[in-house]
Amino acid sequence: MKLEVKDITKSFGDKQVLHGISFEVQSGRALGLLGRNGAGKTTTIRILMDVFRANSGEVLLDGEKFNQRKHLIGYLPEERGLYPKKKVIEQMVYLGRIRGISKSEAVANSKKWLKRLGVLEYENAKLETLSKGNQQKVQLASTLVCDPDIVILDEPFSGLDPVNSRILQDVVMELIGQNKIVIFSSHQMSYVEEFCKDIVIINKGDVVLSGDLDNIKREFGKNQLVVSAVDKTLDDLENIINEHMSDILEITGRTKEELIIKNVADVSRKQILSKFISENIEIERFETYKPSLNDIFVSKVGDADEKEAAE
Ligand SMILES: Nc1ncnc2c1ncn2[C@@H]1O[C@H](COP(=O)(O)OP(=O)(O)OP(=O)(O)O)[C@@H](O)[C@H]1O
Repeated sequence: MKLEVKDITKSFGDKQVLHGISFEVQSGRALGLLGRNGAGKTTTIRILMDVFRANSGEVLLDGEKFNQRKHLIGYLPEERGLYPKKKVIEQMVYLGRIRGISKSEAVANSKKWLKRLGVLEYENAKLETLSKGNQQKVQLASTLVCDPDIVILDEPFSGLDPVNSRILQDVVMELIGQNKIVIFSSHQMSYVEEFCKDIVIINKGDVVLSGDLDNIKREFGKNQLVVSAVDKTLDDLENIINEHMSDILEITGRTKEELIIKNVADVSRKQILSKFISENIEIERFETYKPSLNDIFVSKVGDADEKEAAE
């Protein structure tokens, strides 16, 4: 299956918040939907879910107009929507029923997912009596109660400790392995890197980057190296490069322990190394720059002044 979002625009009053968003999600390849606060992720998801109507553009499933009522969709919204005073199993069965599965199937699925997420013992408890993390797991179990083909998870890891995060990671991997369409929105880049083959980064209502994450990383790291010296601070190394090597190298950033440099003259690595040696620099690290998703995200959507403030 392929879900396509095509040129979606959306305004609230005279404020346009989506300026023509396009991306696609393939089943079995989770998509990470990323962006800073207020970028337009939730609005995009709500349009996908038919909670909001777009001003223009369309959503297609396998080339046909996507009819949300004809498909089983599991949506874990950012603002969790269960009733605090109701018993866990009662509301899960209710949710399963309104999504079209039989009562017996809803009971069996509820128990299956509560067990899988380690919260079956609370099936008859009122939701509000559970800890925050356990409530979160019940929310996720409720999202999956109808065994959906399309799963949309908005910040699913918030409030979970590392052990519970691991359980949830296994569940997400399982859903992807079952060839479901999975859209995963999170500010926690390490999880996105773990699950998502594709990403889309939205900034102020526009897509600023999308595609296969491995390719994006390769492209982003192209012609870039990380370097450090045994006997020089990063500031010293930066000065030497700027003063004596700027014809071939440009400094593009730094990590905690290395400078990130770009080979701007397309010279060989051997030539770069010789240049360092001729400048009397004893190299400690000299290797291909492998950007993290976090590096890519900050470079795409971090404002220059904020980046400076963070340094
Ligand atoms: N119902 C609404 N009425 C008016 N403005 C809205 C409405 N919903 C969202 N917006 C505005 O649309 C913009 C995008 O919001 P949205 O919730 O989609 O961002 P987001 O990327 O999900 O952010 P976050 O990461 O903080 O959840 C924001 O400026 C927000 O104030």
